[in-house]
Amino acid sequence: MAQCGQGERGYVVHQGCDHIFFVGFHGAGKSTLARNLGCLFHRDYVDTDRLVERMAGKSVCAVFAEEGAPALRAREAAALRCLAGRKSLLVSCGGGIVEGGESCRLMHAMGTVVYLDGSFEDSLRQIQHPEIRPDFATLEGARRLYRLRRPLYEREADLVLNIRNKTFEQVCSEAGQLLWEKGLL
Ligand SMILES: Nc1ncnc2c1ncn2[C@@H]1O[C@H](COP(=O)(O)OP(=O)(O)OP(=O)(O)O)[C@@H](O)[C@H]1O
Ligand SMILES: O=C(O)C1=C[C@@H](O)[C@@H](O)[C@H](O)C1
Ligand SMILES: [Mg+2]
Repeated sequence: MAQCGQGERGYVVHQGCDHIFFVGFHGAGKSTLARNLGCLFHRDYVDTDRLVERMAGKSVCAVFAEEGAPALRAREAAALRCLAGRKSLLVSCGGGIVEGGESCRLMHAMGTVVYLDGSFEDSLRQIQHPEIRPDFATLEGARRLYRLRRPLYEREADLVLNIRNKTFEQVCSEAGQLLWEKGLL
């Protein structure tokens, strides 16, 4: 994780890479939170799904369908490597990123991993375009994936934010406060 120190003008200066990575299940609100916090704290935000798409020249769904899950994991790691030279990014991650060992290693080397811990039912309600999601072909499959992934998110998380029964605004202000208190924003 990035080292922190007191700058000459009294504000926190992060040495090295100090990105914040938001992980969690589909539809948890990772992109919304990264975007909202970015606007509030004047930080750039990026989304790994969009980076993968730009680098691959096709949608993540097409990558998944044509190349398979291991290729998507490799493309996510390649996208993360591109962030190493940048500072203070808020990064919303693809829901499956914690299945990639290399991606997990890179996220920890480049900053702090924050898990948005929400319920399966909320994710299901909030997910956009479930019909084109590779893992949402059946409800049972999606539930199985949620159960499989939860321990992976927990294992990789430096910080956990319980987002159950919270509005956008609550999630944003609680995340902002937590990250501010930890000297990460
Ligand atoms: N706390 C919340 N309460 C209600 N709706 C929310 C909340 N957070 C996000 N949403 C809505 O849920 C949908 C999914 O949010 P978002 O795209 O940020 O999730 P995500 O975790 O990035 O999903 P994905 O895994 O698909 O990238 C959006 O329509 C967003 O407006
Ligand atoms: O859970 C997954 O493996 C995925 C999550 C999404 O963010 C996308 O990266 C894609 O739909 C695959
Ligand atoms: Mg997203």
